[in-house]
Amino acid sequence: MAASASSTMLLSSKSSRASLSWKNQLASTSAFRVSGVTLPRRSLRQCPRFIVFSMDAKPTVLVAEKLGEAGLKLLKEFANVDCSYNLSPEELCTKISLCDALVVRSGTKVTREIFESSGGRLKVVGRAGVGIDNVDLAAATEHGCLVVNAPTANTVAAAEHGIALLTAMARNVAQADASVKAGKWLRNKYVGVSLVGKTLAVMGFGKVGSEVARRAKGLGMHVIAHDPYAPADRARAIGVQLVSFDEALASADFISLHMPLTPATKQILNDETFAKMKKGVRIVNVARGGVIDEEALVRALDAGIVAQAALDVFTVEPPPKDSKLIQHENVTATPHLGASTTEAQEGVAIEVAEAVVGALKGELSATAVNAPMVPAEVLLELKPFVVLAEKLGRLAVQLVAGGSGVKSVKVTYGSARAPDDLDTRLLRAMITKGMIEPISSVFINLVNADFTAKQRGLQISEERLLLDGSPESPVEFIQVQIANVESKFASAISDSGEIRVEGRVKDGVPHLTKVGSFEVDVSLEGSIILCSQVDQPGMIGKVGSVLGEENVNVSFMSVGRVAPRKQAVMAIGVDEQPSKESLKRIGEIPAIQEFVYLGL
Ligand SMILES: NC(=O)c1ccc[n+]([C@@H]2O[C@H](COP(=O)([O-])OP(=O)(O)OC[C@H]3O[C@@H](n4cnc5c(N)ncnc54)[C@H](O)[C@@H]3O)[C@@H](O)[C@H]2O)c1
Ligand SMILES: O=C(O)[C@H](O)COP(=O)(O)O
Repeated sequence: MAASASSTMLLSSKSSRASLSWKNQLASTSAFRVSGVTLPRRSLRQCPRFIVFSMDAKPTVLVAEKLGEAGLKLLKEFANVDCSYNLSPEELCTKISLCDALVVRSGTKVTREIFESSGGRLKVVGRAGVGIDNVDLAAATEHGCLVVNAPTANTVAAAEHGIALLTAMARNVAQADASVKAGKWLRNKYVGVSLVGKTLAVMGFGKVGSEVARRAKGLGMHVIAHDPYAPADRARAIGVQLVSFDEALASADFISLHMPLTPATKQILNDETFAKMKKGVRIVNVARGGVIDEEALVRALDAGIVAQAALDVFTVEPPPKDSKLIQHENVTATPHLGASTTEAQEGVAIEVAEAVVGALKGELSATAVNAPMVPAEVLLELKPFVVLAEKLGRLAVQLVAGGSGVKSVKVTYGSARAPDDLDTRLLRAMITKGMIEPISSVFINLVNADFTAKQRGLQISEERLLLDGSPESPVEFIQVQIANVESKFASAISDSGEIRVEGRVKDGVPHLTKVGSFEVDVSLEGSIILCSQVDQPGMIGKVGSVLGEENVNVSFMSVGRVAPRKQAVMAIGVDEQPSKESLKRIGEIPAIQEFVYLGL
């Protein structure tokens, strides 16, 4: 998953070298030209992580899929540009060893083999669009190759395509067009349904989802949205009510999908969830094919639960010709056209070309997906705290009750270091990463963390608590607080009313040391179950035996309590994910008042 790929990158000391000014790092060597600096004439393969061009040569950019003219022009001003479309994987592997940068859309799989075949010469992969699921990020990082994308330029195009599919589906435009062209005139068969006054549920209220909502309001639809992480005031501002997942399913006449494909959203529409929908619901998908169980959709269409579906994206693209889904008469399909407008393609072409040229020049990019930015020595010292920061972010956001919307986060660093000696940018970026990546298609690193947080209306304030003692360790503890939200685990709310988690690094391992007002101590290595109960004998045994029966290994257990036999929180670290059944059984233990499972 991208999240882990980019954290690997951020932690890898080899890639961290790329974070230093390339000029400075390479100034002491000689014979190749590196951003105007002379380097030793040794094999290019020996220094794959730097921007290295032979003295007189321009870099070479391979454009493997059609790119807008304005983008090509920008690339050509700086580099030799080879536009070679429809290359086979073998041809791409052969060509890549002669290229410094590669530009693709979603149709080219940028695999590990490609990075291996590049022999270290490939420095930048530019994705002219949002999704980078076609790029092997871990391999890119391992090979010191920067990946940049174009995250905003096709938002409107995707939203417009969603609306085009919605209206075309409601009025059978595609089917009626095909029948007229086949010489038929079926006015009774293609009676449609009206949109005005109907309820549209927008699932995923991010960039594309909110643009779809805005347009659907203009069509006179009643728009609701489900997005556990969207701020309610942003929804309110365009007259959209945020609702729970089940409420969205139960009340929608139309459902439009706009969430990223993540482990949590994979096949989120399936037999079970189709059964919760209004009979005759109509579904639009311009997000990713994998969010729907396509076989279940065929069953729901056959059963009349789903009256129609309009799909731009598929689990496998292109889908097999004989796919029952594609052939279904109530399905309208387009070949992943969401971003395919002249304007969007010019926009993404410029966005990606600027990022690729900037990266080849050694500049930082706000759309870098895997760029490390911290000097190696700082990174080495901060390494365990970086892991702690990301995990605290991940834990904190999972404690937020759906629909609350996170707006304000306060991070407190307890440190004996003078403020000037502690650069918290990376820690803050990792907290942001931990909070946003699991719920979004955005990839966070030091370059884009603040930008992304701001774009999402997430305010992160930092406070440093100057502690007495030895400044040897850069940080004693990190505390993350989320204000003005409800929690799905009430005991995580501190006395002052915020969700609060706090952690420390012990022997190089990050630990969770506080939840709400309760002191706990559990290593942040696997996943965590938090239970609240009145302190009493036997609780550890009861929970432990449920987990033991399922062979789930408990790595850590700790109980934080107000006082003996008073309110307590039990934190249990587990190496494996317990089944839903085991979690249910834990929740049914009579003394347990509430519990939550937090994946790390
Ligand atoms: N068809 C196309 O050509 C095309 C074009 C652009 C984008 N896309 C796809 O559209 C999707 C949305 O793109 P975006 O730019 O709006 O991304 P975004 O990150 O701005 O928005 C995604 C939203 O989904 C929400 N979300 C995450 N998990 C959720 C869940 N379980 N339930 C409900 N909401 C959840 C997030 O909070 C976020 O607000 C992505 O999958 C992207 O790849 C497709
Ligand atoms: O992720 C994206 O940006 C869209 O799915 C568009 O993909 P495309 O560039 O292949 O059209």
